[in-house]
Amino acid sequence: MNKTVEVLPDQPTLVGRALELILSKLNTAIEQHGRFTIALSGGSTPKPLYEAIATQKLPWDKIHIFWGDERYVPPDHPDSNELMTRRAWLDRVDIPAANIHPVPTLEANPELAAAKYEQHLKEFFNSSGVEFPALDVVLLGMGDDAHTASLFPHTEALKVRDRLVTVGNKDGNPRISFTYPFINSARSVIFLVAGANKRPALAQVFAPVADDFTYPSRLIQPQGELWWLLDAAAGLELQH
Ligand SMILES: O=C(O)[C@H](O)[C@@H](O)[C@H](O)[C@H](O)COP(=O)(O)O
Repeated sequence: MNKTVEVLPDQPTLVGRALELILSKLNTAIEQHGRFTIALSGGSTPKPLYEAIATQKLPWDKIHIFWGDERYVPPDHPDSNELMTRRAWLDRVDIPAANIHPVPTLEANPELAAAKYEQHLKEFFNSSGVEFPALDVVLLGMGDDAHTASLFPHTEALKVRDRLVTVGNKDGNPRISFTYPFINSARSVIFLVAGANKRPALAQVFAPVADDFTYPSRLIQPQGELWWLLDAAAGLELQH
């Protein structure tokens, strides 16, 4: 694993750096294999990044959008990560509808939604074997409890190693989430973390020893590149 930690002075520069990094990965992916696949996170931190990506002139027909996690709500629900992303980005660019791969949250139950999304991912990546398919980029946030995607502390989702997608749980509310082994199969994993409230969790995630099930972001150890992009408020104590 190739890990890079960058601390940017404030959120606008953090967003600018994240945009630069994602565009670099996008260009490399399209040069090397003709398309770019990215899984997005929800929450508030990435929204300005999505708005910035929407201003770029890109080969949208070669770009495929997935979500690393989603709340088990309809796509028009205010809590939907898909809705936030469409409003901030996807509705503003000429990306083919077929290139947007939302979590099927209208399925009858979260388990079925997770299974269907997994099946879709396997078909898209044409992977039927034991190998986990590799997205070019998985973009992640981190909660102040050190959760990432919808992998929350001390939940059953943290034990799932033989699936691409599972059901997460936040305070009794079901979520659909990539599993940590599937996240770890990505070519690049990029954490985007801002705010002083994330500092204690980051200290535990970066500690030489701490419990992975208490601080789930510790489980993200990709075979490929791991990038931590932090603003100074979050990353103050991690600056080398
Ligand atoms: O569905 C979600 O909410 C996200 O995927 C979640 O994992 C998010 O990234 C963190 O909770 C950080 O959220 P903020 O960026 O709002 O702090």
